[in-house]
Amino acid sequence: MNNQLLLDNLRCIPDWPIKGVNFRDVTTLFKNPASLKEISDEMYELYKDKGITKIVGIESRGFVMSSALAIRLGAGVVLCRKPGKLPCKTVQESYAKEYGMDTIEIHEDAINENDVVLLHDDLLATGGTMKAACDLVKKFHPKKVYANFIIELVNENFIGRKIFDEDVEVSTLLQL
Ligand SMILES: O=P(O)(O)OC[C@H]1O[C@H](OP(=O)(O)OP(=O)(O)O)[C@H](O)[C@@H]1O
Ligand SMILES: Nc1ncnc2[nH]cnc12
Repeated sequence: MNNQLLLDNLRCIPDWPIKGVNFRDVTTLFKNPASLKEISDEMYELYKDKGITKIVGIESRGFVMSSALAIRLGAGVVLCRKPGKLPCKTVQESYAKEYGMDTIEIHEDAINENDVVLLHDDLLATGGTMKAACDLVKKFHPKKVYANFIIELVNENFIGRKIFDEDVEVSTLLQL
């Protein structure tokens, strides 16, 4: 069941950034100390026993909780960024999203075969972004891959969760 504190603090903006998109704005969850702590606590409970060594945060809203959780878990943080932002050699993936195309990349030395990786983003819509990120991370042959979102869109004909390979364990805090 969805947490009422999180529901109460989430802002939705109709028709942004384009007509027809009901934009879920997690910045209002982040600015409120109680909802920020609730997200951190729920994520910690989900992943405290999984042996996570790296958290891959998806640009840009995925960066926020990735760092907070990594500190609690004793894991490192890896930035998964839009093209041209990372200074060293990268590996890339391109993908289709709810509104347009995009590419993401990770430094080529960011993950190794001993890592247990948790990918995190604020929201799952079509799943295109996170599927591309999972495919990217799998190129590094980590021991295990988890994916987590604060919000999963399920009520606007989104089937994002079905896009992932079966070996990727997916969890979400809110289903809307
Ligand atoms: O499941 P999908 O259909 O792929 O959509 C989800 C992605 O879209 C949003 O990011 P956006 O591309 O707006 O980038 P931003 O976080 O840098 O603003 C969101 O933060 C996810 O990363
Ligand atoms: N509806 C939505 N709200 C917030 N971020 C999104 N990314 C893709 N779709 C989105």
